[in-house]
Order: sequence, then C-alpha cells, then structure tokens
Amino acid sequence: MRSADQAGPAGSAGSESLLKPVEAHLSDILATVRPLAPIELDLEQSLGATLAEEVSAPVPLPPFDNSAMDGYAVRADDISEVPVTLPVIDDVAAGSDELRAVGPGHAVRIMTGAPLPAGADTVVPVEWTDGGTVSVRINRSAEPGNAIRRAGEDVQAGEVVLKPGTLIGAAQLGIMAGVGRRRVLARPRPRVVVIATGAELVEPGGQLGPGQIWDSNSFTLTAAVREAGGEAFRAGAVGDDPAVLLDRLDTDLVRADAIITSGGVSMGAYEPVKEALSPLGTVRFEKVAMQPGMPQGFGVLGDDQVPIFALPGNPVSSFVSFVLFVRPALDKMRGLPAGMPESVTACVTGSLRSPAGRRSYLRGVLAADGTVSPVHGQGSHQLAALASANALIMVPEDVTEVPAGAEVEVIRL
Ligand SMILES: Nc1nc2c(c(=O)[nH]1)N[C@H]1C(S)=C(S)[C@@H](COP(=O)(O)OP(=O)(O)OC[C@H]3O[C@@H](n4cnc5c(N)ncnc54)[C@H](O)[C@@H]3O)O[C@H]1N2
Ligand code: MOO
Repeated sequence: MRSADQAGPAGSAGSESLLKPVEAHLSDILATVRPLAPIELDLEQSLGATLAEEVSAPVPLPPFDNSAMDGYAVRADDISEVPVTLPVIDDVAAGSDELRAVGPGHAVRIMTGAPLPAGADTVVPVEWTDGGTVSVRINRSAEPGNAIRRAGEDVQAGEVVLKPGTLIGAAQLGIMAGVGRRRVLARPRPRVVVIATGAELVEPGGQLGPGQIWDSNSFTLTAAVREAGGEAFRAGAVGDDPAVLLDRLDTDLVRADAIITSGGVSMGAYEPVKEALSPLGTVRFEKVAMQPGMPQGFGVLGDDQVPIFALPGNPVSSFVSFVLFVRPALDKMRGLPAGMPESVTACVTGSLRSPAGRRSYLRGVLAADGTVSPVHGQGSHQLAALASANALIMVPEDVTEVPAGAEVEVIRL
C-alpha cells in the first residue's frame, strides 16, 4: 500500500528528505569507475577475465576427418549385405599418424578420435560386430559417413570463435585452448582489497573478550568479490584509529583496483573510515534512501584514482550494499554490462513493512512456484537470517506496507 504522504524516493519528512535515491548513488559510482585496461594473460590465468580481442581458429576443428566411435573403418559398399566377414589390416588409435589405406574388402580397427584412413567412407561401431582383431564379422550395414566427424565441422580455419567482451568461463577457456591459444588479451579480474574496521572485531578462531564479536564482514565481502568475478584480498580488521586505517590503505593501494571497507561510516563518536577519508575530499559520505544500507561512502583514492566503497558495518547492510553498488561497479571494471541488479516478480507469502522514504531490501526465500517468503529476522544485524535467504524483496520508497499475496520485485542472491 502506498503511504499518502510520500511522493517519491526522497519524499519523507525531516532529515530523511535529504536521502539520495538508490539509482542516483549507483549512477555516480558507475560514472566514476572505468573498465580495467586489457593485459596479456596466460590462458590458465584467464578464467573470469573479459576478452579484449577476437579469437579465431588458425586451422579447422577438427583438423582432420576422424572416427566418432570405437569400431571399424570400412567401405560402405563392402557391408551392404550382412553378415559379412572382412580381414582387419590395421589398428588405428587417436594420435596415429601412419595410416594404411582401406582397400576394397578390408577393415581397419579404429578408435574414437583416430584419423579416418584413406579409402574408408564409413565407421561401424564395435557393438555391431564380433569385435575381431584378425578378421571381423560385421552384423549391420552402415551408410557412408556413419560415425565420421568431418574436418572443420566445429570451426572453419579463420573463423572467429570468440568476440571481444566475452566473459571467459570454462567453455570459453576451452575453445581458446582448442584453437591453440596460450596467451590472450583480456581485462583481468579486478583486484579488490577488503578491510573491516571496528575495535570490537576479533578474527574468527580467536577468543571473544567482553564486548567483542567475530569479524564476519571481511569474510562475507571477500567471498562476495570472488563470486562477482573479482580477485579478493582480505586485509582483515583494523581497529577504530583513522591513522591506522590510512596506513593500511597506503599499503593496500598498490595492489588494488578497488577497495572495500566496512563499518565506521555512520554518526558515532568513533567512525574511522569517515574520519580518515572525509578530509581527503575525494570520498563522499551520504545517506541513501534504502534499508538496510543507508550510510554509504564512495570516492577515489591516490594518484590512480582507485575507487573505494565505504560500506556500513551492519553485516546485512554491507552485504546488500555490495549487491547493489559494488557488484555493478565490478561488472563495469570487467568491461561487462553494468546496472541495477535484475529482478523478477514474485507473490509474497507474508505481509511486509517498510520505512517511508526508503526502499527496503528484505530478505526472503524465492521458491520455484513463484512465491517469495520473507525470512524471520529482518534486522540489519541478523546475518543468520540473511544466510537462510536466497533473494532480496524490494519494497519501493513510497510503500510502507505490503499485504500477503501482493506482487513484489525480487533480486535473486
Ligand atoms: N545515530 C545514528 N546511528 C546510526 C545511524 C544513524 O543514521 N544515526 N545509522 C545506523 C545504520 S543504518 C547503520 S547501517 C550503522 C552503520 O554503522 P557503521 O558503518 O558506522 O558501522 P559500525 O558502527 O562500525 O558497526 C555497525 C554494527 O555492525 C557491526 N560490525 C561492524 N563491522 C563488523 C564486522 N566486520 N563483522 C561483523 N559485524 C560488524 C558492529 O559491531 C555494529 O554492531 O549505524 C547505525 N547507527
Ligand atoms: O540502514 Mo543501516 O544500513 O542497516 O540499518
């Protein structure tokens, strides 16, 4: 249901009216980040990179006519009447280079992938024979061309197999190897350094003292970077001292195409990220019209203008911020299409509440039947609830209540 007093994204009362729309924040980010420059990568390092050249085949694939099955290469005319027994004059395995031609009345035992000997025009699978090695009894005839893979059937010589802008996955990497490429020009996976801030943070595995919690954000965000195709370095947690953070950033900038911090961006007395970066004048701290994830910092650092995402510390807030802002930025850095995450329409099984003037991203479980069920525990600190969800349910800025059964837009996680 639309709230009567809300006109739009920033339409709520008081300080909430200064909130920046989600789309505006993303478009500021996308206007700042640049696709990474292409570099030469060894094929084995190219998974997840984005191709920056055309890849073509220097030779046809397959390069030669070969057998699709283990069996016997023969002349189709010789097996038009079956059963028939033929002498086996040779044995060819894949990789064989000395081939005897198949004369009339002859058979050659042949393996899958082996070159078709001259003279043969068909292959009889071993299952249609007695499997003989000196002579073979063939029980079924075969048409010319049976079980033969022709040269160039996959790719012609000179044919383009991959275009610039293609994301290199396993199959793409495979075809590059298949056409003999060892190095490839591609935009690499962005190197992203993840730093958590907070004096209360303890590395998982360590003992918790009073008032302490285990650092989960640096793990979540590092994993999220990897899932998003980046190369992530978890720099771990720094405390609440802005000078320590600046030192850390100084060290990390040299190896980073982007930096993510978590925590220290709201209104408290100890906000190291805000305190360290605000004076530089290149990072802005703003309130975005969303829940969770309202406090956001974004800007650039150093001579190379390395983008920095200063995400809020609440675990769900930092993750949702990643999905909405960092992932599209990484897409752009990779040379891929970048924008708001795609959504699908689903029918919500329970009622929802949302603050006026902020777009909610509530955690839910999207089912195959097109329904989405909100999970129990919608607080920004409720990481277990996030871990049980597979979708974010969006409630627009001017909607404060959604009844069960309503249609909602949902982002798959
Ligand atoms: N007076 C106000 N207080 C707060 C506001 C506000 O507008 N006015 N905004 C709230 C919102 S919304 C959020 S979100 C948080 C953001 O706070 P910070 O980014 O400054 O983050 P912290 O204060 O450092 O931490 C918040 C919360 O998250 C826990 N945390 C932090 N880092 C980690 C980590 N690496 N792993 C696990 N948990 C972490 C931290 O212990 C806090 O509980 O501010 C609100 N306050
Ligand atoms: O908006 Mo803060 O990011 O959760 O609670």
